[in-house]
Amino acid sequence: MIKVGIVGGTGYTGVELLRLLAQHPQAEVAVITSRSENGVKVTDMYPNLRGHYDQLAFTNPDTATLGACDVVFFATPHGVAHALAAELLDAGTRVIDLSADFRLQDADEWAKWYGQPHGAPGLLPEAVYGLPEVNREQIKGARLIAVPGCYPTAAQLGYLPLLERGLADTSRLIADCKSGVSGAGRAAKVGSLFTEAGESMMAYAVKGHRHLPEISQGLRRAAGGNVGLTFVPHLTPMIRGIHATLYATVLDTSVDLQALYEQRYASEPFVDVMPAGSHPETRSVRGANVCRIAIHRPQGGDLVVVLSVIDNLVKGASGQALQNMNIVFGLDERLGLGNAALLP
Ligand SMILES: NC(=O)C1=CN([C@@H]2O[C@H](COP(=O)(O)OP(=O)(O)OC[C@H]3O[C@@H](n4cnc5c(N)ncnc54)[C@H](OP(=O)(O)O)[C@@H]3O)[C@@H](O)[C@H]2O)C=CC1
Ligand SMILES: CC(=O)N[C@@H](CCC(=O)OP(=O)(O)O)C(=O)O
Repeated sequence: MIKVGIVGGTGYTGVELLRLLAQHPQAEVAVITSRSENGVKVTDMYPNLRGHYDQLAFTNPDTATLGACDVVFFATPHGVAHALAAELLDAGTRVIDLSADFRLQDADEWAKWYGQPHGAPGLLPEAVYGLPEVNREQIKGARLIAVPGCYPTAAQLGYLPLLERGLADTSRLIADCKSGVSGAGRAAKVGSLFTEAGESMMAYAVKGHRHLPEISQGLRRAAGGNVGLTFVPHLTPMIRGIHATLYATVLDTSVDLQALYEQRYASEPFVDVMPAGSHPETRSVRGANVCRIAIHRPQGGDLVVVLSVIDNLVKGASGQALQNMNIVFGLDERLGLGNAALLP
């Protein structure tokens, strides 16, 4: 059994990891941390997990206890993994970080977007960006994984086939993305109140969102050169889900884009290219580690619209983190990620 530690077990992504790991046949959660709920039984806070974690209680983060685990997930705000990762890696523990601490390869760029100095630039060269559809070989056996962000997962999976084949005008890409409110985390914020977000929709961070450099980094790698990306996130009145509407101008209108996408993702267990003309709904991926994609050419011209949906807490965070764990340890990457796609 793989001994798992989770730092930040009371947050939305932490409890989602618990839900998924409860069904994993080769992993057991040994340590789960929370400073505010130290000593509280996990099932007292989350009765939905009764019968799975009855002996487990939250503890304060402690590197000695965490360092005895085979793998530690960080489901924490930015900066926490910077402070603790090196010590855990020295202890021989693998680190899978759900925060953005190791996603950007450039420490100065990270500092600019996150408003604080990068806390562990020395670890960046070995951090692997955990998007299995791109980096599966590097993830195998890696010690430090940076799990992609939620918007970046939906946007990159939607754009990659076009860009890898040089089929899009990369100077003008537009990602119009909508998120459910759980994307903002569990901490109390006025903007997340039901009375504020429950029956309203708004764009935010149009001037520049911290996921812009992350998406651009991935698209640059795919395209082999610079990209001009406009990314506009929106907050929508749903709990889970990301819906990305991705626009691009195609350079060769004779290419069968449906066939291209189907071939690109044919062997990917968690990417579903839907029939041409489909409109994927966020509810079709709720609770599932799946990205559903549909390709449109509205007037049959050179404008392509790609629709890409995920559950921000699953393929956008904890499910993708677990997929990475499976790959790191040489397991079938579908373990523990089985059946939620069949929810209505
Ligand atoms: N929500 C989402 O859809 C997604 C989130 N992410 C990222 O995953 C990470 C977690 O997100 P989310 O679950 O939403 O966050 P939450 O705010 O819901 O939870 C944060 C957790 O971290 C713990 N924590 C906070 N500060 C510290 C600290 N200094 N040291 C140790 N533990 C701490 C909290 O518990 P306590 O304070 O009790 O210790 C809590 O359990 C973030 O970096 C987020 O950006 C990534 C993709 C999607
Ligand atoms: C709706 C909402 O507020 N979403 C968050 C992004 C989700 C997230 O947690 O960001 P990471 O994936 O980088 O960790 C935001 O815009 O800041």
